[in-house]
Amino acid sequence: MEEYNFFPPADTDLDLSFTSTTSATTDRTFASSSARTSLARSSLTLSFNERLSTASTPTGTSSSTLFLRPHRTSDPHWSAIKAVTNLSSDGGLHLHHLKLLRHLGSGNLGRVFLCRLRDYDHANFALKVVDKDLLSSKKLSHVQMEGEILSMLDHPFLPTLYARLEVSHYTCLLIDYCPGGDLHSLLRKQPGNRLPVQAVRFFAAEVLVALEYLHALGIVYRDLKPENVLLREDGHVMLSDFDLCFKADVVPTFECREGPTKRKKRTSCNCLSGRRTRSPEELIMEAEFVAEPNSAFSRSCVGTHEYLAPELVSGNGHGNGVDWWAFGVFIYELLYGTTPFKGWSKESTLRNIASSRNVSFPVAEVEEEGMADARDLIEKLLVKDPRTRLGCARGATDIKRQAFFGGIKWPLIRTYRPPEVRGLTIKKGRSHVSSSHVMHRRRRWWWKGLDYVVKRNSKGYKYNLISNYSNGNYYRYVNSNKARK
Ligand SMILES: Nc1ncnc2c1ncn2[C@@H]1O[C@H](COP(=O)(O)OP(=O)(O)OP(=O)(O)O)[C@@H](O)[C@H]1O
Repeated sequence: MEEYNFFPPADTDLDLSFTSTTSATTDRTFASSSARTSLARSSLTLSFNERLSTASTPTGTSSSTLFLRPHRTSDPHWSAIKAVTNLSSDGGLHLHHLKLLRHLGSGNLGRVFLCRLRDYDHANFALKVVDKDLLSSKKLSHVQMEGEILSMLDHPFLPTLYARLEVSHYTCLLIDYCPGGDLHSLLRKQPGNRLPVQAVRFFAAEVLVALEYLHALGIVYRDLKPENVLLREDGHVMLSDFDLCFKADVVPTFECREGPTKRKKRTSCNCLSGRRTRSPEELIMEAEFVAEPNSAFSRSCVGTHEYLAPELVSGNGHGNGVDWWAFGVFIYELLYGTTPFKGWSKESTLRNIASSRNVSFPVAEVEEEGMADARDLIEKLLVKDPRTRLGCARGATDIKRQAFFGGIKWPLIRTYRPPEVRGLTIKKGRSHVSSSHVMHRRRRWWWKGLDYVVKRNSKGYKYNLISNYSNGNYYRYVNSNKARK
């Protein structure tokens, strides 16, 4: 429960000074040794005003500690930050540049606020504020880990760390704001607390791509659950909460796998020698990029009990496989509204996970299309032995190939339209609408031209990529793909 002594109206330009009591937001996450003991109503006073932030920012962010990201340089958030820091006397971003609007929530480590840059009303951010004086050394190491991981990320489904501010005994992380809430809340708004298969496929695919990226960096996430999947303004996902991650080495490899065997011969175009015929052997093996931290190893038992993998429960050490197990639980929860090994108590849940009992599914009289594929994927992910669990050896590469994700054009996933589900409002900011609208129109003309050329040059070929990309619509894509089967 939050109690504010003072909280200014959201749209005023006042400095914010308030006292709040933090409390646990959910009982799902725990660290093995310290089960949220310090969370019980720890009183915290923050004074975010000119005086404090300028007088006590010896380590305040300077321009060199802003986390510039190549993919985001044209993002309006960056433009706003650059404009502010250009005017700043020392070229840095300080707390007095930020206007706190409201409290978004509290977690294990600190509290999160919605904020804006003063004079830049279109750029909203989330500010995670951690009071280091209130944390144990173990939790401080989690804060450290979260900052470190965030500073490595540059991906559309992961938060961008715009700045890290060290002010007095506070660490403040400025990241993307997600106005859509989290997937857990969205799930609770659905009939039966479950999402339609198409929506699950969309969210699971985006989470998979985010996990793939984390694993390629050697990061094992360890806290996948719907609560940590936030929804951006455009309806796409953003994984949050990186304090339980651990880092390991990853050695990217090109691995060979069997390619299409049906086509015995195919004519391909070689720039130097013109047309040539590929031999059947060439078609059989395909090189695939795999970057999975499959030698990662940790002994610390962290996570959310319903999402813990058996090897985590047994405490004998675990690796990257815990994320793929959690991914199976995640898909199950989105489809069935509950987790697969949930018992009457935390202990019985953990016993169910550790037992030899395999995952079972509720029986439905009428089954939605795609449920059989979903069950097949879940069964392969919820294999108790990590050595034979899907994803553990070759990561997302193997998971993407499962029938449940059939038809998804992975490189285009960012352009898919999010599902229309109850409670998911997709806001379009003015700047976003205008620029994307223009881009969309330009792209449509471009694709139409290309579509015409391809149609002329290849008889009987299906043009689904082009026609569906121009729509940017995942559902149209999936449906036309089904029609082809
Ligand atoms: N970028 C964001 N945009 C919008 N809301 C956010 C953002 N980051 C966090 N929140 C909300 O703020 C609350 C606290 O988040 P925080 O990450 O500190 O803790 P948490 O998710 O509860 O996890 P934990 O306690 O395991 O650290 C959550 O309810 C979350 O939904």
